[in-house]
Amino acid sequence: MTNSNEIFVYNEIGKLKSVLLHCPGEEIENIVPDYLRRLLFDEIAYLKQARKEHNQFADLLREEGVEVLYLTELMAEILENKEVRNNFLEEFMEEGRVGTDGIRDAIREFFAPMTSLDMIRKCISGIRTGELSHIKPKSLGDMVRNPYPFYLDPIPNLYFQRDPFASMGQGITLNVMYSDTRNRETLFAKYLFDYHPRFKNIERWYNRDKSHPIEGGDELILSEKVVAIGISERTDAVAIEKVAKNLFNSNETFDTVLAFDIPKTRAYMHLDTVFTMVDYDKFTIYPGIESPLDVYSITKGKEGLSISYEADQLSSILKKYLHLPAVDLIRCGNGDIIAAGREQWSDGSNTLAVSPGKVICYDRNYVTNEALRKRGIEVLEFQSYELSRGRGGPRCMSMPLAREKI
Ligand SMILES: NC(=O)NCCC[C@H](N)C(=O)O
Repeated sequence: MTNSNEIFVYNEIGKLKSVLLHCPGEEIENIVPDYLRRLLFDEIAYLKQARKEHNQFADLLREEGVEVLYLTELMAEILENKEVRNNFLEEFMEEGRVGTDGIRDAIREFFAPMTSLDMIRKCISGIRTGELSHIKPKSLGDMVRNPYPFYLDPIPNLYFQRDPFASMGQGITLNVMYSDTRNRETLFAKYLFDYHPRFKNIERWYNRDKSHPIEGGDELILSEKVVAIGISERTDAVAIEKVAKNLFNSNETFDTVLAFDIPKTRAYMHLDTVFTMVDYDKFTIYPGIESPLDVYSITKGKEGLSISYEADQLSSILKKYLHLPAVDLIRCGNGDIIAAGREQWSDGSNTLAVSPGKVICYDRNYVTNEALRKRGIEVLEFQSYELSRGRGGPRCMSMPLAREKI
């Protein structure tokens, strides 16, 4: 059943076959101090080094036999169709809040001679006001002075491909993002799944027209039966219930959603910043979320969903639902309170498994990486000076499209 034309993800650790990435581009050079926090960055990143690191990441994946696809290339293929290209641009401007007729016309003209690939890259990088010189004023908004430096905002978080949509079984959740700055990212996913021949007819367990946010970093596929979803700063309980209902009413194998109620703070914005699966029975965890950690199990009830509070320790809950005799929780920073805080901040718990017991990690989190190795996990590392400034790690930067079943 592992047909490379489909979404096929039934676990977190099975041999990774195909993954979607976005290598950071000029959008990173449109992050300015005044808008840093709104753009969900903590610092200004150095693009050249960030791209070098991202290429190391992609090379590691290829060396593991993973097919690496780039969002920009898939989108460029879609935009070769003129009608789709026009519709995309209109929707993109609408959602990018380009409200005035004069600027809209100027943007249409600006993009007209561009190749599809250049156009999509520019949509991501944003348009500075200095780049459009011939705006014919057509409405009040075209005439008033506006010191804001962009006609179209950059989308600098797009290299965190984990979040705007998430593969689940043979379908996806097409997500609603918590923050305004990331919502246009889901428009790319919408076009990808509406128009790319490789992804036709993929089921959607959630859609971007909904009102409650859910982000892919909160969605973990623990087994072909069990999905874990974080109730977090970014993901609302209402969205989790909708995903659960849709999954249970489909032909999918999943029968349980475990909802992990994690602290609502920037440092732990998604479940995968504090908890990832690295082997059949091994997990990374940031000790700061362990107690108390409220976990709710959601299953199919006689009428609607059946929801229960799981009154046990996390390790017992995982043993019970994954049918394991024991589980090993490997603590970020090897459990040292200072190292754990420092390394979680730079995504020490955010591992990407390429096969059972083999993960990709940032090199800077050496205490956690050593702890993983001591527990028998093979750790592949790459540089992480700049990519980590966006507050996401290897799992956040990758969206698996297909994994082997385990
Ligand atoms: N799955 C993840 O944890 N993704 C990291 C997203 C980082 C990004 N700067 C954000 O705040 O959304």
